Amino acid sequence: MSSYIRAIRLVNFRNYRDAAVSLAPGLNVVVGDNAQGKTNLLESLAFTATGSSPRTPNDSEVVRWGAEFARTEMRVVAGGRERAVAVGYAPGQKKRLSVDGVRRDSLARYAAGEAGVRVVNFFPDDIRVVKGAPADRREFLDGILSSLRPAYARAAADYARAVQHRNQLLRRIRDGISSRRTLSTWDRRVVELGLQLLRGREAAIGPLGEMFSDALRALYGSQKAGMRYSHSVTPEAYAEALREAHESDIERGRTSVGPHRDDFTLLLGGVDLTTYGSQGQQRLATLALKFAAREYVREVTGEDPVLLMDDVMSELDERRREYVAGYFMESSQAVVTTTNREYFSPQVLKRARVVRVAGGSVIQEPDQKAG
Ligand SMILES: Nc1ncnc2c1ncn2[C@@H]1O[C@H](COP(=O)(O)OP(=O)(O)OP(=O)(O)O)[C@@H](O)[C@H]1O
Repeated sequence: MSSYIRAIRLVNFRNYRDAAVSLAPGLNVVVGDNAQGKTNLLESLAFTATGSSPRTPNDSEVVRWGAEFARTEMRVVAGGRERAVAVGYAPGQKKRLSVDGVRRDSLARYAAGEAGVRVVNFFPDDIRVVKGAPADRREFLDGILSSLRPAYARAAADYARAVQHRNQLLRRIRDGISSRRTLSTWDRRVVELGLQLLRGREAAIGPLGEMFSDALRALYGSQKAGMRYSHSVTPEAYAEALREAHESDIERGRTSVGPHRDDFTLLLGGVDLTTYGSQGQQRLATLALKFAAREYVREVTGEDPVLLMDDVMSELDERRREYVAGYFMESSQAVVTTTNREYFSPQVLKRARVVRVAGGSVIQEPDQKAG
């Protein structure tokens, strides 16, 4: 059986002072009115599993207002045994990650599975992956690859830094402060790291596109969907293109080719969903992308990641809600928030764990399922 989260404790996390939640394998439904802490609870599960919030790059936002630190503790069942993982954060200090009481120093390694469980999140705002800018799509792709390989996460971070350095140098050359002497050194560094990203993305895009197509067909209908990577430059032409771009890059003060300028297109029936998709199609495509991410993680690791799904039911019609509820029940573990428990049928609720959230407090409902 794949790993799952058995329980989490939140101390000074967002609007939770000190709360504990116990979760079951299969479907967990988090019910509550608006602004009670449902999304915060999902965020805390991702924060503890990966060491970072999927909602903000600024860790101090998760610390409860007026508190000096935030801490989350999670019990994960992985490979038949239980492990205790914890994340602690106090503004101004290094984040503390631990597994079974032992400190972990590498966030990239922690995020790529040291906690014993991987997660795939869906937040309503994720529609920007379909609708938004190329950077949103690159972040989605890089997020999946980083969760699978710490080496990819490190290459992505090093690449971003190398491009920043190169851009600084380009501006200094333009302003007559630096000579061109070191530009080729930075070109080599940028290409070496950029190729790692291109190769990682290229290997993923094929299978991910197939999975996206299958997921969208199940959610939307029979039209063929697809995913196409658009290069600003191919790996073969990369080094040469960067050299050729020297003059214009110096003029603009930024690096014009490389994986930080790439994108991927999402197609439905041959039409670009970013430009022409209806709101409903874009929403379903966002969900299909998340389902594809889950399949891909499962294929690569052999383990089903935990699905953390925020308010996914409210946008769906009844037929699709039924399909999605079935999908969650079949997964190793899904935690799904809703303001309205009636989005789930009584039969589904009978087989689910229901957790009620009100004002940063948690009320566990007794399980209805036998045993
Ligand atoms: N750092 C923080 N400290 C204290 N409270 C916070 C912090 N960050 C957010 N909150 C508050 O937590 C409350 C609950 O937020 P959350 O997003 O979890 O609501 P929700 O139950 O998902 O609601 P909705 O159904 O409206 O999406 C909000 O009122 C928000 O202002």
